[in-house]
Amino acid sequence: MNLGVTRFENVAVATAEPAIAVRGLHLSYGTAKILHGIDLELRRGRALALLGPSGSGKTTLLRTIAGLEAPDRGEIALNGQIVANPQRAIKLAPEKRGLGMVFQDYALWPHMSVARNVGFPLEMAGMGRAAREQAVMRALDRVGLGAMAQRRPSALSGGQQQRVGIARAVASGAQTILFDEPLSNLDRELRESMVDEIAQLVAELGLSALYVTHDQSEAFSLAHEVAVLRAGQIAQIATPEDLVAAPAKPWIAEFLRLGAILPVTRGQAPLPGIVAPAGATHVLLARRALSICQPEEGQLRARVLRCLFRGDEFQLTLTLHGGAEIQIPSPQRASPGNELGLHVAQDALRWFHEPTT
Ligand SMILES: Nc1ncnc2c1ncn2[C@@H]1O[C@H](COP(=O)(O)OP(=O)(O)OP(=O)(O)O)[C@@H](O)[C@H]1O
Repeated sequence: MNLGVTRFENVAVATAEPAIAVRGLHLSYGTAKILHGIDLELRRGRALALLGPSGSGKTTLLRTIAGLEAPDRGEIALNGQIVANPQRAIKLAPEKRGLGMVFQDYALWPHMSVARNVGFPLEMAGMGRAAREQAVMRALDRVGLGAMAQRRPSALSGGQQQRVGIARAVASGAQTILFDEPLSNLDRELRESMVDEIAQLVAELGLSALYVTHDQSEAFSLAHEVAVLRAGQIAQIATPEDLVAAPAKPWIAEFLRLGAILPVTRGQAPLPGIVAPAGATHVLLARRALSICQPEEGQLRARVLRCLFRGDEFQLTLTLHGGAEIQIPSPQRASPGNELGLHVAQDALRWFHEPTT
């Protein structure tokens, strides 16, 4: 889909202030510390996903950036303008921050037309009718829905409803959009096609996007970079490829289901013929480091626990000697109980120097 919009990438953008800069952000609810010293940056025209388990503080961070929650300490700057800094008594109201928001399930009002859904926040902000109508039509045209302005949301497909949500977020002229788990209640197949569409739309409209999700495939498909949160702290910010190749902590590898984490005992790697680096406490036996072979040919033996047909391949759940489980794709069906060999690519092993937390 080409929406006829020039891509928002030029020299000025490359040198511009980041769309969002968060520095040393702390937030508590009563005595409960929710965010502890968050630092992150979203460059203009880029997409950053906040990924983390339930309760890690993703939504709270998003809401704090939006101005819906007030931090105890730290600073938030949008395009170089400081919008929150309690030490300096700076607190810009949410509607003055120039951000657009797309909520869970798009949060469209069913009794209003598509145009009214998009225009309602502008009406609330006091924009006059003529200017509003113009802004609404421009936003709907940008997302390719100009012809649907008078329909009710229920007369649109899921993908079109999503585009109405995005039109509403950009109608005020916002170039930075915060997405709060917009796809969390959809089934997997629909979610995958919607993720595709969001990624395309964000790129074509030249938006900067901060995207909250607990679904890693969503984060990986959408974002240039992923920030992994746990217990109110960012444990790692990296591109999806780097996260998979080099997770910073064993728990990140576990959370991303990259493979099996095996302990290194008394300097002995749990893999025959492989010497652990000095001080290593754990090794990630990543799926990408393994290939299936005959039992006598590999460095490891594994027993098939389950075999699921996934349409284009089988997914095997294997138990390794010692009890660790690992899931691995296979072009062939394998029967539960059978023994397989695993060849280990040593250069794809990831060693850790700390206990699993
Ligand atoms: N208004 C509130 N008052 C007190 N505690 C809150 C409030 N809102 C959130 N919390 C707590 O803050 C922590 C972080 O919540 P948050 O919703 O930001 O997590 P999340 O990572 O977005 O989780 P999820 O994926 O389940 O939405 C949780 O422990 C939650 O219980």
